[in-house]
Amino acid sequence: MSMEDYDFLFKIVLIGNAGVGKTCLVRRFTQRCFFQPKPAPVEQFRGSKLVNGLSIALKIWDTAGQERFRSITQSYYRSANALILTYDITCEESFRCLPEWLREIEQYASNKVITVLVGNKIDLADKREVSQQRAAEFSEAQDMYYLETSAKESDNVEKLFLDLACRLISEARQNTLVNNVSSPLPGEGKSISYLTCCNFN
Ligand SMILES: Nc1nc2c(ncn2[C@@H]2O[C@H](COP(=O)(O)OP(=O)(O)OP(=O)(O)O)[C@@H](O)[C@H]2O)c(=O)[nH]1
Repeated sequence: MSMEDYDFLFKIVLIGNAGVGKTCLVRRFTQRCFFQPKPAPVEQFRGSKLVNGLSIALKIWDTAGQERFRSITQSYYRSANALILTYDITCEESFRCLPEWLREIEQYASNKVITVLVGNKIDLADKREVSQQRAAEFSEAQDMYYLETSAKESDNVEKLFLDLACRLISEARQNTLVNNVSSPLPGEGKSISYLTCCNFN
């Protein structure tokens, strides 16, 4: 299945503080590996997937969390169908910054965007600073889907992207998604191709 031959095209952007593991989450999902990434303001990954019998093209933008890149990364919010807002469960500061990220989303993203809250690095359980309950309460108050992951151990990473794809399909069918098919975003990416099926609960 090529990128040109799809039933739906979805654009997903990862945001969150520097060092929370955004790049590692994307690499784990797209390349099934975990390694020390090199810093870049924005990196694009493209690929296609079969989800519940539908061919889904995904464009995933991994943005840098550092303050100095913010003006570049903000331009990627506008046409995103979904935002993966990531924090590090071992870093209280990355959780405390979430309201700041939500303000950015409100300012720069479409009001139809789907936002998922992700607490990454659950393999470091003994260093946990943000409890699951606190994060669940926060996500519920903000009406966000919430999941904890480990890019290192591959826990819930596939589930994160596939659940999101299923949710995007459902919203697209109801015509409530950001219509971004023709929106011009910069950046050539790495092409990937993979095939999996999923069910969204
Ligand atoms: N133990 C553990 N370490 C992780 C995990 N995910 C990422 N890391 C480590 O956290 C550090 C930062 O990971 P990145 O993926 O570069 O984080 P980022 O959010 O993309 O950072 P910026 O690009 O600076 O915004 C790296 O040293 C990773 O190896 C994880 O699930 N578990």
